[in-house]
Parts: sequence; C-alpha cells; structure tokens
Amino acid sequence: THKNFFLPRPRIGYYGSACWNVESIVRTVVESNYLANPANAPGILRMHFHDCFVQGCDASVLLAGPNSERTAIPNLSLRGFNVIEEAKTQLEIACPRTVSCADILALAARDFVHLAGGQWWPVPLGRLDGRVSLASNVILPGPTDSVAVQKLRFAEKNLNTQDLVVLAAGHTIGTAGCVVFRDRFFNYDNTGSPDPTIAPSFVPQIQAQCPLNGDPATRVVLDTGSGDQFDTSYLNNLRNGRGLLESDQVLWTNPETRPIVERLLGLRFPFLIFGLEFARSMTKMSQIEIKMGLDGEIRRVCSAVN
Ligand code: HEM
Ligand SMILES: [Ca+2]
Ligand SMILES: [Ca+2]
Repeated sequence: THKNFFLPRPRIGYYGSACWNVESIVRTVVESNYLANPANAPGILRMHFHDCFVQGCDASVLLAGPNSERTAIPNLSLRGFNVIEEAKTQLEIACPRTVSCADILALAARDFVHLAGGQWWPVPLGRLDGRVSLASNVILPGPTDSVAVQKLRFAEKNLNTQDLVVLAAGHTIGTAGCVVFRDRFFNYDNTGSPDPTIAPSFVPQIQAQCPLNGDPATRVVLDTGSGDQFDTSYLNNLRNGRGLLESDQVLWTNPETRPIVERLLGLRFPFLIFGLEFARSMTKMSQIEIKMGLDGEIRRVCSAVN
C-alpha cells in the first residue's frame, strides 16, 4: 500500500563518519568471543530471532528486569548477552551514543554465522532501540508446533514459507535442552512410543543422551554430526528422519515445506543455494518492524533504557 512508501528503512553505511569503524569493532568482539566459546554463535543467532519476532528488531530482548522479555520461558536459555554488552561498551568509547543495541545484535548474528562457516551478507543499519520489553508480548513458534502454526507465526511477520524453512535451518548450529524434545523420543503424544517419523537408529542415540531420569537441562546438538558448522547438514538430517525437534522434522513430512528442503539440498529443480537464501531471509527477518525517527532511542547500555 502507499503507506509502505513512507516506512523508514535501514540502509547500508547508515552510520558513515559518525562511527566509521562500527562493523570492525563488532567483528573483533565477535571473533574473540567465538574463539573463547563457539556456543556464542548459536546463542546470538537465536537471540536476534527472538528479538525481531517480538516488537521488531529493537533489542527489546536485551532489556533486563522483572517481567521483561528475558524472563519469558523461551528466553531463559538465551546466551551471549555479554557479547553484545562488550561490543556496546567499546562502541560507546569509539562513538558515544551513536550505535543502537539492535544494530549491534544484527551485525553480531551475521558475523557469528560467517565465522561458523556460513554465508556473509551486508546488514542495513539504522535500527533504534525500543523502550518496552514485556514477557507477556513473547509469542514465538514452539518446538512441537505444526507447520501450519509455524507458517502463521512467520506470516504475522511478513515472512513466507520459504523464509520459514530457510531460517529454521539456522538450527544447523547450536543445541537444545532435553526437556524440549525428550517426550518425542520416549512417549510421543502419550502413545507410549517414540514419534514414528524419527529414524529408528536415531531413537536410541537420543534416548542415551537424554535418559528419562537424566538432567532435563542436558544439551544435545540440533544438527547431529555438525552442531558447530553452518552448513546444509541440518536439512540432510531432516531428510533422514534425524531432526531433533518435532518442529524441525515436520518441515520434511509436510508436503508444502518438503519441496523447499529438497530444492535447498539440490534434489529438486529449481535449485536453491542455502547460503544465499539464508542471507536473503535473514535480511528480511532483521528488518521486521524496525523503529526509526522518534520511535526509539540509542541506549547507553543494552540491558536498560536510558
Ligand atoms: C521455526 C520455528 C522455530 C522453533 C519452533 C524453534 C525452536 C527452538 C528451540 C526449542 C530451541 C532449543 C532451545 C533450548 O532448549 O535452549 C532452539 C534453539 C535454537 N534456535 Fe530455534 N526455533 C525456530 C526458529 C529459529 C530461527 C528462525 C532461528 C534463527 C534464524 C533459530 C535459531 C536457533 C538457534 C541458533 C538455536 C540454538 C541456540 C543455542 O545453542 O544456544 N531458530 N530453537
Ligand atoms: Ca524486539
Ligand atoms: Ca551444521
């Protein structure tokens, strides 16, 4: 509609001489934190997703305090807040009150994906930080959601079915806690048996890592065999019935999403190149409901409003 014409949009090179080295400062902080702990890569990628899906990409997820988004169940296992705060501290020295936490998070997610072996892409900048963060606003797709529900969550953010499949493949890195998927491997939907869509050999493998009497916080890689490489292995695992979450595996069983997985794997024409599509869909996701103009602020610290 005509209204979209006036929506402010972030752009490449937004900070210009106001903070000419913003990208290299973020990159350096990301590199040192990746070396210190590669788990920061999935941590920050997921944090960026959880930020953008709730009140837009405005760093609302970073605000601390009672009833903030951080206290909502899906956000309790977020990690890497220290990385964003470290970059912010350095940027406040180099270019005070200039670079938003929302932009830092978008850049850091891109840099971590690249360091983990994924595609690099340019990130338009100019997001402002939001002033509101409420746990009650946190509505995210869940690990037992059907494709229909996942599609709905993404459509609400103007992301299509291909974006859903491509972005879910962000699960090519990182881990999930046993509590999130254990039922699926022991007692799926109270059937007393595992989910029949799981590859038979995969069942005992996960059962051994997440025994019923074990610690529900134990973490298991989402992409078996390639948990720290940003590659297409996750998609191949779906094809082989080795998706960890139900929300992952249904992307293969569903007749609408499966052809997208096949195209990304080069099994069906027209082929899609995962790295390029991931960059494209991330560029869309990282511009959800951006605040510019009078809508927000540049925080001094990322955990609190000014
Ligand atoms: C499509 C719907 C999605 C669902 C249902 C979903 C669900 C989940 C769940 C349940 C976990 C495990 C959390 C835990 O146990 O700590 C997880 C982890 C993760 N998710 Fe998603 N997710 C979705 C989409 C995405 C998207 C779009 C991205 C990013 C592009 C993403 C990136 C990640 C990453 C990187 C991890 C690993 C986090 C870590 O190791 O710290 N997810 N997701
Ligand atoms: Ca947000
Ligand atoms: Ca992988």
